[in-house]
Amino acid sequence: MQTVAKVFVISGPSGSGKSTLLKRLFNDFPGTFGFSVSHTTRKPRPMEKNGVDYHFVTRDLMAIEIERGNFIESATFSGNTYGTSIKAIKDVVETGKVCILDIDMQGVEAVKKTDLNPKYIFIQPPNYDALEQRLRGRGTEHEEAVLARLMASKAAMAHAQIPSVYDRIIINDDLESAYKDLQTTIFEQQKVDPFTTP
Ligand SMILES: Nc1ncnc2c1ncn2[C@@H]1O[C@H](COP(=O)(O)OP(=O)(O)OP(=O)(O)O)[C@@H](O)[C@H]1O
Repeated sequence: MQTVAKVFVISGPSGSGKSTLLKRLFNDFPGTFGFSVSHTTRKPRPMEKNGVDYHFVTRDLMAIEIERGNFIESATFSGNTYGTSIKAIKDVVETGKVCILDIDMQGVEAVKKTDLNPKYIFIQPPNYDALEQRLRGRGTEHEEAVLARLMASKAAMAHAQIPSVYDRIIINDDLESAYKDLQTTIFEQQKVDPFTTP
């Protein structure tokens, strides 16, 4: 099935269901989609392969590349910098796969300054309470992190309401409907010709 773009940006508050929906999409259409390989300044762990798990680079190289504007996002956690380069996204497309970028609103704005020309999709929770319930229900964050995510969700939701930021806003209330909506947004729809269709 043909997709409407070669790159899709998927954004939305933490807990809105991006990973859940994307996992399903990757499973249902094996070999169609790919994530870009991130860069990191941390040392590889045993079994990790350069260019597969991460592009392992030095701090100096990473700093230069970020300075040159070759990254759409980067962040430092416990002394190590991680980031997504524009080239890593193009590499996915060159292998014939459709690149899916799961990024925050700063990343979205950075992508808009590139020549990647993606479609922008926002995954929106049905409401704030449901988001809170899902974040707590997932049980992967401690209280402080849950509160920080809920706080950040307000800015992401406001940003998504600005016209022309996103091509499509998908409300993830019922998972089945949201997943159907995602597929309709991503895949080219067959046009029915009323003159040839019986
Ligand atoms: N439609 C839905 N109805 C109920 N629960 C859902 C729905 N979609 C996702 N969830 C649940 O909500 C939680 C958060 O979903 P998920 O981890 O996919 O969010 P996310 O947007 O990827 O978050 P993060 O940005 O933090 O990775 C998970 O426990 C998931 O099972």
